[in-house]
Amino acid sequence: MADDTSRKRKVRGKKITASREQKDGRKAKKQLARTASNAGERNGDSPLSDPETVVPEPFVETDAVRSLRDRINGWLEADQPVHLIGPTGCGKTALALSAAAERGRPVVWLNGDEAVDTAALVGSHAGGERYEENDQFVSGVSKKTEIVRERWVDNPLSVAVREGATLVYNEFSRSDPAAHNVLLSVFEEGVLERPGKHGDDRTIDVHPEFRAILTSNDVEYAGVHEQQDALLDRFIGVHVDYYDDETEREIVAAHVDLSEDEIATIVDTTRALRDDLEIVVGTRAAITAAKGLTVFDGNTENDEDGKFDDETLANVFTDVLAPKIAGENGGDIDDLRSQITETV
Ligand SMILES: Nc1ncnc2c1ncn2[C@@H]1O[C@H](COP(=O)(O)OP(=O)(O)OP(=O)(O)O)[C@@H](O)[C@H]1O
Repeated sequence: MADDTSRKRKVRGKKITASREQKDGRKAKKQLARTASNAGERNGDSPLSDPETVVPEPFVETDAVRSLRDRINGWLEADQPVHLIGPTGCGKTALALSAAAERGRPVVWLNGDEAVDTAALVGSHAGGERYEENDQFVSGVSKKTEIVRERWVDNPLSVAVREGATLVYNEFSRSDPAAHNVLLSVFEEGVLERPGKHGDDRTIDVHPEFRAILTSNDVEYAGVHEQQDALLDRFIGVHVDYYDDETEREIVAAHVDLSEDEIATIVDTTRALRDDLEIVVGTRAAITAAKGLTVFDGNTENDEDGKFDDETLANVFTDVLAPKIAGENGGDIDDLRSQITETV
């Protein structure tokens, strides 16, 4: 019988553990990212998650959100992988997870980065596995033989195609395009080949319920790694942008405890800055600014008309957006502050 270590399996991902109790979607996302970077560190985990546990909390559903999600799920139903492309912080990840959950199949999460190679997708050998065979064929004679066998560990793509899961591959375009060669035969021929694995089970037949949703930042998509055309050709591309102001207000309101007027001021400012500034001002920036304003606007609680002091508003947005400027010289931040003050 296999000894104890042989039963432990190492996998690159682990379960998505975001729970309903988590107040902030960002927390869930961070946790998901950690999940992927925990590659191979944990034993006995499967990267499969229950669909009910993957949607970040809070998650707001407006007509705009539902319509996009229906579009994604429609294409998945038509057995087409979907590539969500859009600016930073517009809600791609939350949307992808919500669409994945909607399918009701297990979800496998994968985070793209430079370190993702073919082995990280499909699996690899993970050292030897020791067996002891007790041969008592001849009565009264006991012969023990130790056998060492190479242990193979499947990674998220292998698990997802075998189990018919929905693969959510976040920041897909950050990974090296060469790692994605294995995806071609998955989508084209319904077969996953596991290079490095020998014998009959070198390939896995893709489960009929396997689907994939990929997300990419629109700037990185064009700029970081050019993914091969043959692969991109097989995806449906859904370009997403920032939501309408009503939806953005509802999203921000779901994350912080502020009045309707205050939320409206924050979202209006965010949208004006989005138009005026050259840097990306996402919905995440609006949520972060709202969180800051609950602390820095001293009058928030007694403020009858729900107006923030302009200077506080400008300061908070400057801090929120400051990481986006290179900051090569002090002038950049001053420029940013004065542009924001002007808009406010
Ligand atoms: N429908 C929604 N309901 C509630 N919060 C949402 C919703 N959509 C997005 N958010 C929030 O907006 C922020 C940005 O969303 P998300 O992380 O999904 O964007 P993204 O486009 O994937 O960003 P990035 O490109 O940086 O990965 C997060 O804090 C997320 O919780």
